Amino acid sequence: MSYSELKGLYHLRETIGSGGFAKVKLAYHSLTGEKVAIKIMDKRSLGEDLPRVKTEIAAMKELCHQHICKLYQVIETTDRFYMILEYCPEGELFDYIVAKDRLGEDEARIFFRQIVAAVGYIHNQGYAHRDLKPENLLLDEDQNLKLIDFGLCANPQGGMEKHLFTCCGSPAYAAPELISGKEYLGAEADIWSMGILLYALLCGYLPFDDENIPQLYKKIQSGKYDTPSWLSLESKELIASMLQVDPKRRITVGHLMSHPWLLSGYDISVEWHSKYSWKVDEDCITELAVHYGKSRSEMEAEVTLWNFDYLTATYFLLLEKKQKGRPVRLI
Ligand SMILES: CN(C)C[C@H]1CC[C@H](N2C(=O)N(C)Cc3cnc4ccc(-c5cc(Cl)c(O)c(Cl)c5)nc4c32)CC1
Repeated sequence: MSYSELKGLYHLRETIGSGGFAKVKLAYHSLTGEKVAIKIMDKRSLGEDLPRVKTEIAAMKELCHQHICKLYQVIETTDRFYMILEYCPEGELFDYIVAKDRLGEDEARIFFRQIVAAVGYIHNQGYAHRDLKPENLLLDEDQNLKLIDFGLCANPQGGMEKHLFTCCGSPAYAAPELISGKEYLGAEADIWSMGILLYALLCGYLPFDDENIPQLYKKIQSGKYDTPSWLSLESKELIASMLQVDPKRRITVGHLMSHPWLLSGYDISVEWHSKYSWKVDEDCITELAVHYGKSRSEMEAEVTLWNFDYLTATYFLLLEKKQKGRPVRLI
């Protein structure tokens, strides 16, 4: 494959994964040398999944947070979509849990605080993810979690109709109201999935599981699950507050942030605000202005268009370099 649209902008390397209708390749951003992940989708093979891609791109342009995989650039051609994304070298949280069998409460708490921060931010922005599961949480080089795959997310303000469950991912994380096809609130369904997630982190297996899907649905709708002996009383209470069959009795992400189990050892509630500000970084603007031979005010005006073009990618990757203590320099 030529991928000629990327020539000169990114140096393509090996395929690092594939997710359904997409191929994900490692690449280097040519102006900063920083690694990126490029999600490549062929329009012809997308078929009815095309709206999912547009949903994901639109959502990721709005969502800018330290625990959400950063979208740097979008390239659309007649045949393909390319999404240039933040690289997460340590792969999926799912594989991390499998490798360790299950996590201790302290380690699970570190991860769960990050998940609550990401979901709190998304809900505050008026979105719901609707496909929260360990396969959609990646680890960066500092073992921080990055949420991915916004193809099923809803933006209720955008008038997204009730989502038919059948086209979603794994049913094991789906809330009872989603399964029974009732009208539901995405935010409430996300809290249920987070309950399943926390259970999986602490136990290493799922609270509701069955090869037979109708059987699985019955178990989910019963809301009955076993709690192994190693779970502390507080973690059992927290999981129970999320795995409430009645969505109106379910804890909200706001209350999650100051739940005793999440506070233990921290004494500060979850810091969910984005560390990114839409105010541009002066050093990055200066370096860009020098490189492109423009005035700083011209450069700032162009960057703040946030076109998610090569300039947007270069700005964010320069900012990454600065935040990692590397020189704010373009090659
Ligand atoms: C099974 N899944 C639903 C897809 C799988 C695809 C490969 C990916 N990956 C890997 O599997 N590594 C082993 C390396 C890796 C490194 N950095 C990545 C950065 C971003 C993404 C990514 C992938 C998709 Cl499908 C997205 O929608 C978004 Cl927003 C982001 N995937 C990455 C990724 C993990 C997930």
